[in-house]
Amino acid sequence: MSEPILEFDDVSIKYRTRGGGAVHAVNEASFTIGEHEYFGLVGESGCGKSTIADSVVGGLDENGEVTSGAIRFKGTEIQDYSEKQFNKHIRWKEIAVIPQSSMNSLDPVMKLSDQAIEMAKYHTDLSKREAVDRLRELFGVVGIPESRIHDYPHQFSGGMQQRTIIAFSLFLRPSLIIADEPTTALDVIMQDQILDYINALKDDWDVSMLMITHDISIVFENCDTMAVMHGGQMAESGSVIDVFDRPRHPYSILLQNAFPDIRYPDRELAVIDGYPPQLTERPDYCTFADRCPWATQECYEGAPGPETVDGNPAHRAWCIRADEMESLAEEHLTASTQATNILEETHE
Ligand SMILES: Nc1ncnc2c1ncn2[C@@H]1O[C@H](COP(=O)(O)OP(=O)(O)OP(=O)(O)O)[C@@H](O)[C@H]1O
Repeated sequence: MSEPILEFDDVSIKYRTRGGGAVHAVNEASFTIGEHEYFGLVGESGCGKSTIADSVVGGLDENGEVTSGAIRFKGTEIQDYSEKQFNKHIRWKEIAVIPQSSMNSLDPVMKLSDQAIEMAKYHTDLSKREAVDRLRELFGVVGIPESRIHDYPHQFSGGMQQRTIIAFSLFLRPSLIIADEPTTALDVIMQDQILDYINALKDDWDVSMLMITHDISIVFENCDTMAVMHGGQMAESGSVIDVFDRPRHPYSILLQNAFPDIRYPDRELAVIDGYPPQLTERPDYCTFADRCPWATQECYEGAPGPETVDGNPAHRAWCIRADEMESLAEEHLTASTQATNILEETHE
């Protein structure tokens, strides 16, 4: 693997709630994103994806905190950074965020060229002219006519606003971009277009991507590596091909019928019967156990650690029965031949 850009090392994050309680949103999560790597994080609603994204840029809600583990960016631990340190060293400059809706990051009553000047003033020693020139160049990257740099955000359609955000995300030449459900608010045609622009950055910009989505086909089509999460815990991580072709966590296996298929491009994660537990206590058990057909008593007796799959250290499943899964879930796994074929077709 290339040099790590972002490492999550056994990270737990909780939110304090009124009355002294807590939500243990992320528990002992580990994954690594390498240089130039596009990494997809998928999982059902509420499993902790946005909490992970927020923690990387110091954007956790006031009541949230990283309680254990280390978040390393280019080898430096950042989990205890203050707001000021995140602003000075990390946000935009090193890690830029493409949010769900551009309205969260563009000032609707300020010309885009002025917003570029502001950004440059705060983070760089570029002159006003250089800042505007840089925005002009970046508008070219995302296919917006340069003449529009003096417009206000409200003069743009939703898709153009999202492209503008991509342009701004590149403004300070960050090493990592976090795209948190970047296309959810857009119609299908716009979604494809935005993903094409995000994908094109791979070739021309020296950038890694953390793409957060509930839509597994987006990961399939755009990412190199991925992790699946459920109920605040990791389920499985590895290359996209490994996780799709040789899933070894029961949750990934049961999601097989939701594997992306070029014939059904909009298909989302399958709904699996039952509900994830309320994480008001730190879970010292597998949070998928209640919904898992292969759960045993042991699954309730400790949170699962990562198991290496087929001797490949880059492919891990957080399941105590991972090495038995191929035979236990044989009937579900036979369908994976189809997934392999589809993967080959689309990656040709
Ligand atoms: N400020 C907060 N205070 C208390 N609980 C919170 C807070 N923010 C998030 N949570 C809880 O933390 C858990 C993880 O939420 P998070 O938003 O990270 O999940 P997610 O996977 O991104 O979900 P979605 O796809 O719906 O955005 C959920 O149970 C959520 O209700």
